[in-house]
Amino acid sequence: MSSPQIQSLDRLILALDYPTQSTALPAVEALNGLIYWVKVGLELYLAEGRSVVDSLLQRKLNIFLDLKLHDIPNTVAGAVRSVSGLGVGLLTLHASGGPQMLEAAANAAAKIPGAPKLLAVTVLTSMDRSQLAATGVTRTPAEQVALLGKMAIDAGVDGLVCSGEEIALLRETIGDEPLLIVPGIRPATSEVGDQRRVVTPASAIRSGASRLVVGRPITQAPDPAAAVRSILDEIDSALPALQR
Ligand SMILES: O=c1ccn([C@@H]2O[C@H](COP(=O)(O)O)[C@@H](O)[C@H]2O)c(=O)[nH]1
Repeated sequence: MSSPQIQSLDRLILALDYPTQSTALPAVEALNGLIYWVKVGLELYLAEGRSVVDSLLQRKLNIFLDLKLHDIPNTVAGAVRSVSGLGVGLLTLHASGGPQMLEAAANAAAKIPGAPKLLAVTVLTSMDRSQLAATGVTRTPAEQVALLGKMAIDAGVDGLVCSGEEIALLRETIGDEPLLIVPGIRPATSEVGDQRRVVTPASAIRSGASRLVVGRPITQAPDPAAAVRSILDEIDSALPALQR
């Protein structure tokens, strides 16, 4: 295996789905030099709050805070202001909160130097057509992602969270600039688990993903460092030659 290239390191986000700092930090330390970005989600943030963010920043990691905000516009704008002092690079909110909520969040972030980039979650990668129908949405996941994605970008967010299946479709409508952050990534040999719309790392990169979010295929692998190296190699080989 070759040594990881900076371009592929910047394309991978490790999902730190752990219950405590004392379990998450050793996992990160074991991958020292192989990971530039980590994602702190609800499980870890609700348990540890700002302290885990500070610990990860001390280790010179870039942080994606995946709080998936979803509330009335005034409340979400306030939450964006509260998060803006933390030093995280990316923050999520649900596109289904609607254009007014997204605009209020984008306006709040625009007024704060160093605020995180805002990513609207379109349709969770754990949802397939029948799960979506159970919520009253009769469109296919791809149609719903296209609708919510365009609406969210028009409302002023910096990017979207989508599955690998919708990247090409979204790039056709929103262009190359917005960030497309893609969870539901499964290397060919990994278990799918609760995810429904999954693609391999290479497929997501070739379709135009900005960054990939990977959790269990790394954290539950028998050798997490080897799993990361293999994903980085796959990313590297899928990147256009000029970006390697
Ligand atoms: O649509 C979404 C939005 C967020 N996620 C998050 O990504 C990781 C994926 O973890 P895996 O273990 O690789 O499945 C997880 O933290 C989710 O909360 C998502 O999966 N889908």
